[in-house]
Amino acid sequence: ACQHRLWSEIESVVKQQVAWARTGIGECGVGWQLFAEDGEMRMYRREEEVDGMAVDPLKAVHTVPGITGHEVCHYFFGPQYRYDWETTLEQMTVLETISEDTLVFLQTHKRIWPASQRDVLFWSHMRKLPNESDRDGPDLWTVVNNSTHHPDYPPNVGKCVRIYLKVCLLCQTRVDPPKDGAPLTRDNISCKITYCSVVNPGGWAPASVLRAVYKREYPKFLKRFTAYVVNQTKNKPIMF
Ligand SMILES: CCCc1ccc(-c2ccc(S(=O)(=O)CCO)cc2)cc1[C@H]1C[C@H]1c1ccccn1
Repeated sequence: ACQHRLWSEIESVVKQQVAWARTGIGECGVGWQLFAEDGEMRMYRREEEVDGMAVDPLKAVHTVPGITGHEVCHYFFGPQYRYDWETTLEQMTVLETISEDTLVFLQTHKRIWPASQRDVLFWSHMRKLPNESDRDGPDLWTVVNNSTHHPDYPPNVGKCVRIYLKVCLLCQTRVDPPKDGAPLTRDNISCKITYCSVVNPGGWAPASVLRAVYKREYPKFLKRFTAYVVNQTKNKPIMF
């Protein structure tokens, strides 16, 4: 869908988000703090406010054995799976199918007391990226979610406050072939996942409440989502 109205925005946002996701936390600048750790998962955030609202950028890195980047992006992107792993989701609608790898979603998330309920409208694009560092290594896969507008769903009309987000899930598959030339199994693969997000809560919500929500919800989300992918793929052929 190269001629689609969103195509040029998608191209530039995907390039920008992938470059950001590839930047190691050490080169992301000052002020990043590790706020959650669980096994291989490390979650960092930086406290930032826009118009007095907390819009803390988040960057998480995780390594999960037994799955590929294509599989992680497939289950993250696919609307048919989202209610299975997105615990804060109340309602999800696909407003537009721009192409098989580009959808427009409208989602309402469960209300988090005392903040008012939120909704979010975003395009979601999945893409395979050439592995620049290792030409004959497996490709990278990414899903980028970016807030957008839709004429039929203007913000802040109903009960929900519209939030604005930019999310990038960047996945790099690692293959450690078995010594004896045996066929590849899920024991020989793992996936390095980088999840970046910036969420503007849209309307006023106490920074302390938002930060408590993010601190609780983000680690839960990444753990639950990756466990879901492991469980969905364990008895299926490997999707590279
Ligand atoms: C006041 C802010 C409320 C709020 C708005 C939005 C989101 C949110 C939306 C989308 C995405 S995603 O990565 O694009 C996956 C598709 O759903 C992640 C997070 C989360 C929260 C809050 C509910 C909390 C939360 C935080 C982190 C993960 C899940 N839920």
